[in-house]
Amino acid sequence: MNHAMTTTTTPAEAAPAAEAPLHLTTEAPRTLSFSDQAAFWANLGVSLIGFSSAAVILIPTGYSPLPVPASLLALALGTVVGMMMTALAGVVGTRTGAPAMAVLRGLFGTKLSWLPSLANIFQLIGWGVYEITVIVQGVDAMPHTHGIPRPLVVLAAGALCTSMAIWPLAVLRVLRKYVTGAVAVAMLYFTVQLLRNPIPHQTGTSWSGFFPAVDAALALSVSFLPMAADYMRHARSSRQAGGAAVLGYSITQFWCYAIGIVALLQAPDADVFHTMLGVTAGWLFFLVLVLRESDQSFANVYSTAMSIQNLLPRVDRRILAGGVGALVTVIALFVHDLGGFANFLGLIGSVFVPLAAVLGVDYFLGRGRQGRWDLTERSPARPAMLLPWALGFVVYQVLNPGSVDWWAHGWMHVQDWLHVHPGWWASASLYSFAAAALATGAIVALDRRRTA
Ligand SMILES: O=c1cc[nH]c(=O)[nH]1
Repeated sequence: MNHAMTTTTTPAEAAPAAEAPLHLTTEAPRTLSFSDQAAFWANLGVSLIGFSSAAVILIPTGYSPLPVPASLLALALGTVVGMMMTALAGVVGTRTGAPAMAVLRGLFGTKLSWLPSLANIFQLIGWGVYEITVIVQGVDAMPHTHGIPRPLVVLAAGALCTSMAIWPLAVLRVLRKYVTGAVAVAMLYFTVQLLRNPIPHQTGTSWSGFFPAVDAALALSVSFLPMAADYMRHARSSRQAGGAAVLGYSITQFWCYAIGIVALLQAPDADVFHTMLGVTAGWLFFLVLVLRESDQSFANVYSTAMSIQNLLPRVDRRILAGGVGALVTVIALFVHDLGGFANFLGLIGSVFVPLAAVLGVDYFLGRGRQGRWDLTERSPARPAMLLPWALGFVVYQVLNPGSVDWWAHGWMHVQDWLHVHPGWWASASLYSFAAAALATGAIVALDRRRTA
């Protein structure tokens, strides 16, 4: 297999405090332990977004509320399966040593890998802006910081996440040593405080929205797919990297959304931040969660820089991260609206779920397994691999077109034309993954026959 993106440091030489290489052409140091990675993923799984958007799991758009056991089951299933897809893509980074978008050179060829890289740059800038806006909302909700001018908070959050993106591996070590414990204590505190109050009896529930809820939870886990390898390439073994990601992230995402679901049931009309801040000394533990939101912002900025490096391999990643951080901060100064989150999730799921399938099948069963993946700058185009990805996207959209009117109506015509009308059985994620995996399997089989 040709992994010749690399030229200098070898894993054996890397000092424990080594930083991520500055250029794409330098080999990644393998310094992250299981606990570094589990702590990082556990931090990504906790999010203020999780508390405030638990409704996408409890009351899937267009469906009746789920009974609590159904929503918890959907949450667990979607979280774990989505994270397994993310880990599958990340592990390819561990094995090849390449960041997430450079991995796609093996699948699509270098020039074609620019297509998902550009899409990823776009969506990660979106996430970066979103996360800064979430931090601003968190700060604004707290009594002691309410009233600080918004631009000041945006600039502080932007400066923090940009600085973190300059020293990514050092940040991961700091998260493990100092942040994860504090976050766990805060989560435990809110869990105990909320559960001291009764959970009201639900009425008008139904399981009909079970799979759309699975899709929503899965889409959140899988939203980290296009950045996983940026961190997992620094792991010492694939098993360790995959295990740390699935375990760390699944536990905390489940926990975080479960707290959000309880808060929503107890005060359906209240802002969940205010419910949390309403408990004794809630502001102190809430502050911990607001500060830790910066790790998601940092990951978005760093991974955007790494995606740009797939296009500009010789530009110092610190310059790229500085530019991306500044851009995200400036946009966040003007963006206030966080609406459309559920639809954004659907779009993300429909793009990345089939991509995980195509990548996994081709790497583990196809050309990757045969040692024929080429990650160099001259890696030839493989346009055929776009087909199973596109098929998976279509299957997802047919089964779960979201609720943006013009877009959903278009897909409803396709549903009529195909005589496919999604019911309770329709998990867009699982069918999309299966369709893309089977189609890739067919291409792999044809390729083998041709080259035999
Ligand atoms: O900030 C976030 C949150 C979810 N997924 C991302 O890629 N970024």
